[in-house]
Parts: sequence; C-alpha cells; structure tokens
Amino acid sequence: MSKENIAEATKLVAEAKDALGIDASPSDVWALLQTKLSPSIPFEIHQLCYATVYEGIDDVKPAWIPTADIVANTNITKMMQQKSITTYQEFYDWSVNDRNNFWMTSMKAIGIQWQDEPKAAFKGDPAHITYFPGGRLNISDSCFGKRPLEDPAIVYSVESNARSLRNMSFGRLDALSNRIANGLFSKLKLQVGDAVGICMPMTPESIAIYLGVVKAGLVVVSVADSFSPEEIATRCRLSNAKAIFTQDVIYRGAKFLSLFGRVLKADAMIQAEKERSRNKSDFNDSKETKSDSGLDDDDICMRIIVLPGMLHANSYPEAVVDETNSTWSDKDAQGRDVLLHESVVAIMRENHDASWYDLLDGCSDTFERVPRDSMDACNILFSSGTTGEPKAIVWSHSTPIKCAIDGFYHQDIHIGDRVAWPTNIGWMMGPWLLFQLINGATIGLFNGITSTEGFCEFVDEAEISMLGVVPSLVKSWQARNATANCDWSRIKKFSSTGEASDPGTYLWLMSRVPGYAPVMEYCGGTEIGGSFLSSTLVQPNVPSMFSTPVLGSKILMMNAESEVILESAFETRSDGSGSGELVIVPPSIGLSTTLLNRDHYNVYFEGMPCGPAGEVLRKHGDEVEFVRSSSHTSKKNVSTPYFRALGRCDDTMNIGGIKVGSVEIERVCNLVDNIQETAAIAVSGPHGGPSKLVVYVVLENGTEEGSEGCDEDSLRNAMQNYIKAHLNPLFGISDVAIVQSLPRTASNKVMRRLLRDAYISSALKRSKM
Ligand SMILES: Nc1ncnc2c1ncn2[C@@H]1O[C@H](COP(=O)(O)OP(=O)(O)OP(=O)(O)O)[C@@H](O)[C@H]1O
Repeated sequence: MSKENIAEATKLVAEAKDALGIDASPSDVWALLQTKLSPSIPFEIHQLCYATVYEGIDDVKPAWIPTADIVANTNITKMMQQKSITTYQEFYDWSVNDRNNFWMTSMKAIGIQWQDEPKAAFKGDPAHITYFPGGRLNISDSCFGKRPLEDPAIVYSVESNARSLRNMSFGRLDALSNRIANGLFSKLKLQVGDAVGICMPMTPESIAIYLGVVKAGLVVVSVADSFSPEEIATRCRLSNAKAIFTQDVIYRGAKFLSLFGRVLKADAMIQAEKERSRNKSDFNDSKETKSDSGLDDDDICMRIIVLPGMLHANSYPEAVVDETNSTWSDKDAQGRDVLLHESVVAIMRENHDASWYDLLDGCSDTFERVPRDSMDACNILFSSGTTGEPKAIVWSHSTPIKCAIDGFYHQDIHIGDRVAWPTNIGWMMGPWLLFQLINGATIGLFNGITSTEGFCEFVDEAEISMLGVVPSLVKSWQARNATANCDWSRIKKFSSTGEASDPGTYLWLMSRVPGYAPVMEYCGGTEIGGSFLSSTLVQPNVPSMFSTPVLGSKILMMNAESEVILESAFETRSDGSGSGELVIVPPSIGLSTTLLNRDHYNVYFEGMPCGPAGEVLRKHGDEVEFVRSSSHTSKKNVSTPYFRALGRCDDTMNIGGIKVGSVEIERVCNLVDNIQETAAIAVSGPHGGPSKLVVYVVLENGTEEGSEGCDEDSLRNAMQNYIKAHLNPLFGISDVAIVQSLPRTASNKVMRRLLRDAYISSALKRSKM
C-alpha cells in the first residue's frame, strides 16, 4: 500500500470523525464516508478507510447505510405504513405470523390479475399444500398492463457493440408472444399442458417465447444453453418435451458455437433410448402399443424451432436491426429475413424442424390467454446438481408470484426500474428476472460474455438500476478492472445469488457506485421459487451478509442434535453468534410441491423433526451462521442478527472436533496473496477416522506455480497463519493442491464433492504404490 494512499485514508477518516464528534459510532462514521468515497478514488483507500473505521470489530461491519429518504421510498416502508406497522422487526413478524394476510395483501400490491380470484393463499397441510385455492389465472397476464404499451419491456444489446442499445416495447413483446402462442397451436399442433423446451441465450425472443408458451397454457422446460447433448436430452426426456426452441449458433467472443447441433443430438439420444426401451418391452411382452393413428406417441421426436443467432448482431454482414422501438423487424438491409447459419440449414430435418419464420408466418398478433388453475404447471426447472442429480422442479402459475413479491420487497423493484441479471432461462434466475415485468420493471439483456468490459458498459448505457450478479462474475470484473470506463451511478442496488460471496470482493462492487450501493444477498433455491434469506434497503448492508429472512418465509436454525438454536429471526437462543442447519417452516408461496424425478415428500419432509410448536418442517440443506452486531452500531440501528451462508450441509466438515463450513475456511484462505480462489474439503482415511483438511488453490492470473511463495508448502504456511489468526488454530491444513481451475456446475457452483472423490481416489492410488 502506497504511503500516499495511507495518508489519504487516514485524513478522510479523521475528517469524518471530526465532523461527527466523539459520540459517533463506527457505522455513523462510515455512513458519512460512503458519501465521500467515489469510484475514481483508488480502491485501496476505500479498503483502508473501511478497515480503520471498523478496527477491532470482527462481526457486523455495514458498508452501506440507508438514508432516511431511501428508507421512506421503499416498498417495504410503504407497506408498513399501509399496515400501520412501525418497525421492520414487527413487519417481518407480521409476514410470518399472519401469513395468509401477508401473501394476499402482497399479491394485490403487485397487481396479480386473476380470472377467478382466490379467497386465501393456502389450503391443506403444509406438506401437501395448495396455493391460492380456487384461483384461476394465466400468470403472463400480470406481466402486462403496468406500463404504457410503448414503454420498453426489454432493453438489450449484443457483445459486438455493447453501447448500441435497442429495446422491445411492452406492445411488441405482447404481440410477438401472441404470434408464438398462435403458432404453437396452429403450426406445431400442441395442446394445453404440453411441455416445450427453451434452450437458447436470453434474448428478447426467448422472453417472448417463454411468455407465448405460458399464455397458451403450455409448460416451459428450462434448458441452459451451455449444456451438452446428454444434459439437454435428460431434461427434455424427463419433462416429455414435445418441441424445443433453440438457435442455429451462439456468437461468443467472435466465435460461433453450434447450438442446434447439440439439440439435434439430444433428440437423437432420446429417440435411441425410447427405441431401446421399446425393444426391451417388446421382448418382455409383445403387446401392441400403437395408438389408433398407427403411431406410437414415442415415435414422435421433438420438433425443433430454430432462430437465427445473429438476429440482432450488427457486426454480422447484412444483419441490420430495427432501431425504431416501435415495430418488430428481423430483416436484413435488403429486407430479407436474417438467415439461419448455413451449416444448420443443411442438417435441419425436413417436415420436422422449423425455422422461426415458418412458425410465425401468418400467425395473428392477438391471442386469447388460456386461464389455468393456480397449481397448474407453467415451467419445469432443474436445480444445479451440486448435491447430486439435478432435481426436476415444477413451477406452477403461483410460483412467479413469489419471484415478484421477493423482488418487490427485497430488491425493492419499482415501476420503471431497469433490472439486469446475467443468467439464462435454464436457471431459476432467468424466469425470476422475466417475472419482474410483474413489478413493472424493464429487463436488461446482454447477449455476450458477461465477465467483460462490454457487459459493464452495457449496464451503464442501459441505465440499469438493479444489477444482479453471481460471485464469480464480480471477481472477474474486479480482476480486469472492467468497470473503469463506466458510469454506474444509476445503480441503486445490487443483488447476489448462486453461492457465497467474498466480502472483500463485494466491498469493491459496492464501491463502484458513487455513494456506494448495497448488495441484497439472495439465498434460496429453484425449489423455493426465490429466496428465504436476504437483505433489505431499510437495514444497513454488510458485504456477504444477509440482514433478514425473506418476508413471508419462516426459518429455524438447528444444531447437529436437531435442537433449535434460532427460533424466530430476531430471537436467538444465545446472545452472540451460532451456526446450524437452516430449516423452513412452511407454508410459503413458491415452495415446490412436485418433483418429476423424485418423491417430493421424501426429499423435503421425510424424517424431519417437528418444530418447537409442533410445526411441520421442510429441509433445505444450507448451513448458516448468525452473528449479532456488537456495540458498534449506532443507537438507531437495532442489534438484530445478521446471517452468513456457510455452504451446503454436505460441505460442512468436522475438523479437530469442531464443525466448520467449507466456505468459512475458503473465505480466510482467499486473503493470502496470489490466491484467486480456494476450495476446502474434508477427507477421511480409507478406514474412517478424523477428517483431514485439504485445500485446493487456484493462483491469481499470471502467477507462476512454484514462483516465490507459490509452492504448496509456502501456500500452506500462509493459509495456516490466516486460519490461525482469523478462524481457529485447531483447523490444521493437511494437504494443499494447486490446480488450474475448480470444477463447477454449469451454473458456476464449486463441486466440492468431485474434488473429494478425486482426492480420495488419488490418495488410494498413492497408498497402493
Ligand atoms: N446468495 C447466496 N449465498 C450463499 N449461497 C447461496 C446463495 N444463493 C444460493 N446459494 C446456494 O445455492 C443453493 C440453491 O441452488 P440451486 O437451487 O441451484 O440448487 P443446488 O442446491 O445448487 O442444487 P441441488 O439441489 O441439485 O444440489 C442454496 O441452497 C445455497 O446453497
């Protein structure tokens, strides 16, 4: 750290303290400093100010403190006023103690449109629940009608020219999705309830397709565009998809990646598997299975509808794009349709696969939405598979209400907000983002590599006001200083999901906005339809910590003996901190009720103890720590617990007789110089015995393995010193392995179980030698 930076930080802190007087708490001092620290001031100075202000405090260190104005304008405050509730704590308690009232009031506040409005939010026992009983709706209806038709529903760009924006209005989105819905019935002859895959990047068309499928009363099958043919096949087979939308190619980093080819292969795999099982059953019993038409249902392969990947790319010769905002055009400069990539045209199956244009040709812009029961499926999604086989989770027409209510309170989304979250329809945050249309938001979409300067420029140009992130993305932006030429002053808040984040990196993220912007950590899961643990704009924000359970979600925390250590969000059974497995006390709108590939009851309820008042409990499998802030917070800020995610319970280890989450160890190891990231695993010997701590290390870009301080022994010593100083001297590291990268799921989560397997098998080999 340079002498100048140290001097500047010392001066800034001293000035703030002088201005506030000696009674000021550290968070008061920070509240003033956050207004003085701009992104153009070296980050080192931000870090030093933060460390100085909170010197000697190790628990809750707010890096963003809301002003009275911000608090007053939140959706939470407005709802509290409507309900005559004065504190956030009371508001949360109301949301879980009077759940029916909370969900019905909130559902009305976000303007859900019903054909038959339900009278209650819940019916039945919590493990076999019906949401909004008697309600009939098509959830797509609620995505429209909040904004004038000419307002932008989507603002988007492609990587070849991030600063050149286009938008699709609500009117155009409605009309295009209507054409698609018409095409599904008239051209593809699909029926209400049929499943339709979407395997393509998040583009305006993929949003329109999703809405078109839902409007028609069909079910979207979410398939991430990064998947291999096997993975695509598994998802389409499990959900019995009758058709799938995809692109010819994906353009990324100036390269074309074939997508249609992968989907075609996936379909061939499904057919081959059907053929095999048919032969087997023919062999076992020779019963006739053909239908009246002579065709077995199984003979029908998926119809593939192919969109041109270059639809909006102005770097592509001849492809020009509509700049007028008001009409939909996918014509090139000569007025022709943008062509499908020639490699794809050659392999499309005649009479079976259709181009996007074939589907839309002659279809009307108007369509009468198909009303569905509140529990009818609208989307089949798949979990990431960090703990095993991905689960096929059914979202009903009620689930998006949870996405929108979470967004309304926790991301504080208002009509006219511009919301971006790099993701894909294949992951739950894709549909989550789409359903922020219910809150009247405009969705920001970037078709390209999002770890780049290009994406950061898009955020600036598109005037994004709520930016969603995943931790690995933020690490890449920080490493390449990707925001250097961007003005992110319109961002009012960030939100982060997917896996535990790193507080150092998130302080950097918050500091990219003049005056700082908070990060709403958002932890939940595909089967939750959103989150159970998050933050709000009415509470001080702490990097990588959650300030509250999500409104309407009741949680408990249990220790290994199934004893409750945190009963309600604000009443802990110990004064300081504690950690345990988080369990959910249902019901709550959004919690899944059906899995296609497992027994839902067995997965979430079987074997669970009862809650303290005899409540049914639902398992989730996350390890969470709660921490009460020590006396540093100002008297205004109630000392309620904050929460820290410690990772999946499966990744929790017992080292030296003490339970610790892998994420906790990694957080400390990541502080060592030259380390980009780490993964901590516990391994027992072949005959059991105490677990040994093994740390996998990825070195920072450009750091040579074996260079000074970067061999396994030196790294182990350095990490051990940090663990000793910041965590617990009893956590001794047994082994260190330097690797190029960590194995991740397609949604970017570290697969610690693969590392464990690999380590055990290599240790086994070594022991045999
Ligand atoms: N903000 C966050 N901080 C920490 N962890 C998070 C956060 N958001 C999500 N997670 C982790 O991701 C999990 C949810 O992810 P997802 O629904 O994709 O299922 P998964 O648990 O990764 O996969 P599977 O259930 O198939 O094993 C959470 O339970 C939590 O462990």
